[in-house]
Amino acid sequence: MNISVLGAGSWGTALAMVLVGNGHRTTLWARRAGLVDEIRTMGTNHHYLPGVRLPRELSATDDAAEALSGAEMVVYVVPSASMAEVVEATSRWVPHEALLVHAVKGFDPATHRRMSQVILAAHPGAASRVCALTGPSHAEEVARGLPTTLVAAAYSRQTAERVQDALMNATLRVYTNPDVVGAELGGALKNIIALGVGIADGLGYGDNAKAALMTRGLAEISRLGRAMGASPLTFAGLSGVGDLIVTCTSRHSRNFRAGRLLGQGRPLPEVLNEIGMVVEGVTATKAAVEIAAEHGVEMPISRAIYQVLFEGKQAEEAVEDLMGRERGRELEEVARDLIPPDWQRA
Ligand SMILES: NC(=O)C1=CN([C@@H]2O[C@H](COP(=O)(O)OP(=O)(O)OC[C@H]3O[C@@H](n4cnc5c(N)ncnc54)[C@H](O)[C@@H]3O)[C@@H](O)[C@H]2O)C=CC1
Ligand SMILES: O=C(CO)COP(=O)(O)O
Repeated sequence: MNISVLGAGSWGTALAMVLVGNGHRTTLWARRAGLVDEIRTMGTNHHYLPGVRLPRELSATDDAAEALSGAEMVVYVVPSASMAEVVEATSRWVPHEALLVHAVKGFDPATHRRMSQVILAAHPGAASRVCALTGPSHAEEVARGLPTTLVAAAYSRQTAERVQDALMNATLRVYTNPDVVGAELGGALKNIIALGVGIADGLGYGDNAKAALMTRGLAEISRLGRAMGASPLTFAGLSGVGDLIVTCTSRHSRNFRAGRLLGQGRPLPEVLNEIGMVVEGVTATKAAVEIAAEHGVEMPISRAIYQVLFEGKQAEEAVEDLMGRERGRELEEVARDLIPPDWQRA
């Protein structure tokens, strides 16, 4: 297959390596000519994937028209805040029948659109060719061929299976899923919880607090997901709890690391500068709080992280507030019919 990967950060580069390794003619588009030079002459992408050697067969260009010429599959891998700009700026060069895959975890900050919706806004009528590629997958490990699983979520089974075929190999196992909304929400919202788990770590809290944040975080992700039409079961899968686990526990996670620095008392601009790559949870927190309000859904953990990030609230105080909330009922909020009659409230 001819494949064009748009975005040469850590994940775009790692995915391009997989596609080349699977025998596809793959072109990686980078915005900066300097990075294209480095990839062509040195065979590295030092800033985003230090210590990794790129395959010789990988083509790189800073010319989007050239990258997209003859593409049968386009893979968008830029930060969510840049997606609308990149999708719109490149749309005229995208061949008519190309599959439109994205591997981006976030929302458009201005419109709150999910990433497949951003693609469809520039490519109306292409819903059957759109696919969200998501799941627990740090680029640093995929680039080294360590065993990984992904999810290809698409409205069309054929599209999901074509993406699955393009990526599957001995160390990368791809599952299909028809629930595009759930898969996209799981990927975007877990970054917020990873920030929270990082903050807890930076504050010196223990493993109990982290487990609580992950579990109750998944509960609020699922609550919003259901209100937005996702299947609750998707959140129990790789793009839900799977990605939540890896992002909240991996040393590679930019969101977890950013959270830890925040928990240690460092200001947000300094933290983002130190990480030096996209920290999607920051923009996702803002979007999620606004989307939750639009749907009338409670997301107390995301709201607390919002207050720490954007309203100057001390992290300890945010934790005290979370612990002091009204008493909760774990099962009742998920399914009332699981509750014995003598537990039911009037
Ligand atoms: N790094 C990882 O392990 C994984 C990342 N992702 C997702 O992939 C998406 C991209 O993340 P990374 O590659 O990790 O980010 P990164 O920070 O490593 O790289 C982002 C790349 O996008 C480029 N970029 C930014 N704005 C652009 C624009 N307007 N036009 C063209 N290029 C632009 C940057 O120059 C950089 O090369 C994010 O949504 C992230 O959540 C998903 C799974 C794994
Ligand atoms: O989505 C990811 C892993 O699946 C990457 O997470 P970070 O952006 O926190 O590094």
